[in-house]
Amino acid sequence: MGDIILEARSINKYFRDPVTVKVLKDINFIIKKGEFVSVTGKSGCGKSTLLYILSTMDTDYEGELLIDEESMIHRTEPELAAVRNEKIGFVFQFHYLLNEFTVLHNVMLPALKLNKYRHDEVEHRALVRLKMLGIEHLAGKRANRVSGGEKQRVAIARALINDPDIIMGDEPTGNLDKKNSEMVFDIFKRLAEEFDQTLLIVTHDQSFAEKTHRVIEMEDGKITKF
Ligand SMILES: Nc1ncnc2c1ncn2[C@@H]1O[C@H](COP(=O)(O)OP(=O)(O)OP(=O)(O)O)[C@@H](O)[C@H]1O
Repeated sequence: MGDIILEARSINKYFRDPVTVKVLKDINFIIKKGEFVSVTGKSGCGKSTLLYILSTMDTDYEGELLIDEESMIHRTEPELAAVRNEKIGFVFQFHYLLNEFTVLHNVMLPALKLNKYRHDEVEHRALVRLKMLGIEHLAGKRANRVSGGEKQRVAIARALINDPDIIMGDEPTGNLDKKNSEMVFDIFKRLAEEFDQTLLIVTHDQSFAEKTHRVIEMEDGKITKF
């Protein structure tokens, strides 16, 4: 074993608004280290709801979630926040960068929060990641002064700053044109193949999904293909 990064065990989720609706139905799967996995399915099938649970942000569900072989059950919110900051890198459809801060500072923030590295080490780590993504020259620019595709690369650098066990993406190419979508896909692929980075990406972009290593298909709250 030792190489299972994420495991969902019999996860069920209900929304009670105003009647009870079961939106996730017996979700079971494993993600191994280095896998590049996409989750696809029609609008409303439960992808975002599932990602919210897998990222530990929603704790109101039945079943069990394990990250790095540790159960997330019975954890306090500060404990879960620490797991998120240390073990999970997030890339969303909208980048959520702090516009008034520089690109470099935005990338540094999750590492400053972690309180594990000296300030100069954090800066070095951020610059290494910006360089890896080909945007080192943007380090000193304010985040609102860079293009949409560049912003998403900054968001990826930020997601990588704490060497996460897994990167989770919620429609990370949803707001980009074709060229930038392909660029983001190529970055993810390189992270998986060259750096053994584990990635779990929710997308309704079929051309993106079919190029990942494995596709998890959802239909009406259930996994139909693993
Ligand atoms: N807070 C909520 N209360 C009640 N029902 C909800 C709530 N959030 C989502 N739902 C319902 O749960 C189901 C799954 O929604 P979810 O957003 O997970 O789907 P999705 O596959 O991510 O869709 P999309 O691709 O459009 O983002 C949908 O039927 C949705 O209407």
